[in-house]
Amino acid sequence: MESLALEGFRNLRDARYELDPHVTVVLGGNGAGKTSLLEALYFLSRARSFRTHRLDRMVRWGASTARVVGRHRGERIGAERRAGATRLRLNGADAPARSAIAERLPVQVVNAEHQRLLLDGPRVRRQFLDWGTFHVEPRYRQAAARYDHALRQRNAALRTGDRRAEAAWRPLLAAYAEEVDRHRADFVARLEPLWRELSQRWSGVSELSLAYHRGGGRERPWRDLLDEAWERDREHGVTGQGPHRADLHFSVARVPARDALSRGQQKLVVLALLIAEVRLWRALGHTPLLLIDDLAAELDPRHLAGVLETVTADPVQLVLTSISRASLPEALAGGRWYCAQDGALAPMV
Ligand SMILES: Nc1ncnc2c1ncn2[C@@H]1O[C@H](COP(=O)(O)OP(=O)(O)OP(=O)(O)O)[C@@H](O)[C@H]1O
Repeated sequence: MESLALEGFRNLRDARYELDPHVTVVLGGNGAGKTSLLEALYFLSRARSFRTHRLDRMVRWGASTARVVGRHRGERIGAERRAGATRLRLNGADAPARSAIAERLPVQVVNAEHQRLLLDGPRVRRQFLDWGTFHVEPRYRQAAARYDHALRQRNAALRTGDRRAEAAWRPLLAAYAEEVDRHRADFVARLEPLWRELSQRWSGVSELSLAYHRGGGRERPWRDLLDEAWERDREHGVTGQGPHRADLHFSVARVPARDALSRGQQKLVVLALLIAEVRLWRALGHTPLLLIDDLAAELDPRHLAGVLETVTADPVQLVLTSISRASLPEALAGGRWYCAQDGALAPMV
């Protein structure tokens, strides 16, 4: 992404900033607006925030609209939040779909929250699977939407005891489950070696493994599993197995990673997953944007240097924030630097 124009976004001044094609560093004290800048870039790509579900919070207090416009590979991408609604723009017109922007500008954010991927329940890992798989296989989005629809319909039929409707939806649900499962398994199979290499290098732990659990009995057709579980599903009034119960399991010599690793190692293992995903997108021809928020607060200097050396050696566009220059390694000496203060970014020389 070449440049970013902001208007009414949190405490950030209305201004336009150039981004370095490789590394942009934003330094600033607490409350300067560093995270808000990364949030603006994320909002542009995903039409969401990584901080809040209440997107109106992004609108500057007292203003009516928050707007972010980016120039990316010769295109103009815009995202706007106003009166409870989000509007996405592409080259001067409304964007045909959210996915049209997300596809053009895959974004990855690394912040203090990223460990949740390991520690929280499976929902966050399924979200990770969904985004990752979508960027690897665009047809996945439609497959996942069809599956969700069929699941809702079948669950409604199970709840109301409508046997005919259930019998009609069951084979469809099974067919869509196969499709969703295949795309996700393919994504994880591509991601796993990239992740393993990085996580071993950074954490120093061997015997790490990452496994995709598909949400039901192994290697069996979904049709058979659904047929077998039918009585139980009828009793519970809900579909008990399927890709909606899928998960990713991290382990070290068969022990769950959350029990086997230190907190810092857990961070490195999850970080490796996020960076591996960026590498995979890149290998598939995307131009991802990597946002790293104050990683110096998360890792010790040696590990921070190791991670940033690897990340900056990749041909990926990075925007990184930090409270102080001293905590950043030499690997970042090049690139474009800004100093953030009271929501304004001043170029540093
Ligand atoms: N909608 C808003 N309008 C105006 N200011 C806001 C809005 N939302 C948050 N702020 C303020 O913006 C400031 C910048 O917050 P931000 O989280 O970007 O800072 P930061 O530089 O990342 O700080 P830290 O290093 O402490 O994480 C904060 O003082 C916050 O109170």
